[in-house]
Amino acid sequence: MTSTTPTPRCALRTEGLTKDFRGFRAVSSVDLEVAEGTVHALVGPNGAGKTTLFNLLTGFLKPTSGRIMVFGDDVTGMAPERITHRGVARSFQITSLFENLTPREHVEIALQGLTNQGLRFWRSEKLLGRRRDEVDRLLAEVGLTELADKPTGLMAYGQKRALELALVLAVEPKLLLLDEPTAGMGIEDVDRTIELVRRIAEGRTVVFVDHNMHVVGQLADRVTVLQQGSVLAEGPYDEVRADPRVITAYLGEAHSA
Ligand SMILES: Nc1ncnc2c1ncn2[C@@H]1O[C@H](COP(=O)(O)OP(=O)(O)OP(=O)(O)O)[C@@H](O)[C@H]1O
Repeated sequence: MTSTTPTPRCALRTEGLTKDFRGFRAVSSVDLEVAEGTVHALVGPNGAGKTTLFNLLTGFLKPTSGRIMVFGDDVTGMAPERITHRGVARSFQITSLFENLTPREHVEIALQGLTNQGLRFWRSEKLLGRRRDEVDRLLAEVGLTELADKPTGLMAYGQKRALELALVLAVEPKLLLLDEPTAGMGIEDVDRTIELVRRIAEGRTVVFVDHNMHVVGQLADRVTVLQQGSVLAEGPYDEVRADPRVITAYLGEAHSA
């Protein structure tokens, strides 16, 4: 049997990825495959190993064993900055913004950090103009144009999370790792964030962790369910949520309240 459909490139692939903390196996032989241009959700009960997996993928933790491939290149054991240079960026669960700075200033600082031009006073007007355009583009992408020059401390929680996404996008990631993008949000912010993630996923690959199954169902092309560090199930959302093992391990628990 022959097929003419080209196989999509793998943006991310792990093989037997394992992480032990002093004898405790937090991530256990995880084989993950995320096709380029797709949105992939990682779900699982508390302590399943999702954050540890993100830390391994971004170089914040070194694996005990196994391999990590990003766009076909082996990045296993690389430092976080080197992985970032390969187009991988990550958002965190916890907000880490400066209340007195404006969204524009946050994005300017993020862009300056990238180019190491921060303290040079002789930058040309042309460069500064290009930088201003880039800041405007990033703020527009996350819907913060109107709030660009207001102190961040005055913004609503959902708007702060949107600004964090702009900071992640500043590194021009090809692969975006989002750690609980809707954590702590009310329903309106959740729906707005779903739209935002959908928009920024265009032309990029997104892997996200979220406990909210509505968000997972709306966004994810495929879902991986982790339990006690291992992959329990993997597939399209409807398939995974109907899997009796998943219902018992996770969805049952989440929906039993
Ligand atoms: N630095 C560490 N040292 C020892 N154990 C750790 C460390 N980091 C995580 N663990 C353990 O590894 C397991 C997986 O934790 P992890 O934070 O990755 O889970 P998670 O799926 O992200 O959970 P949550 O949904 O609560 O964020 C947990 O049992 C946790 O206690």
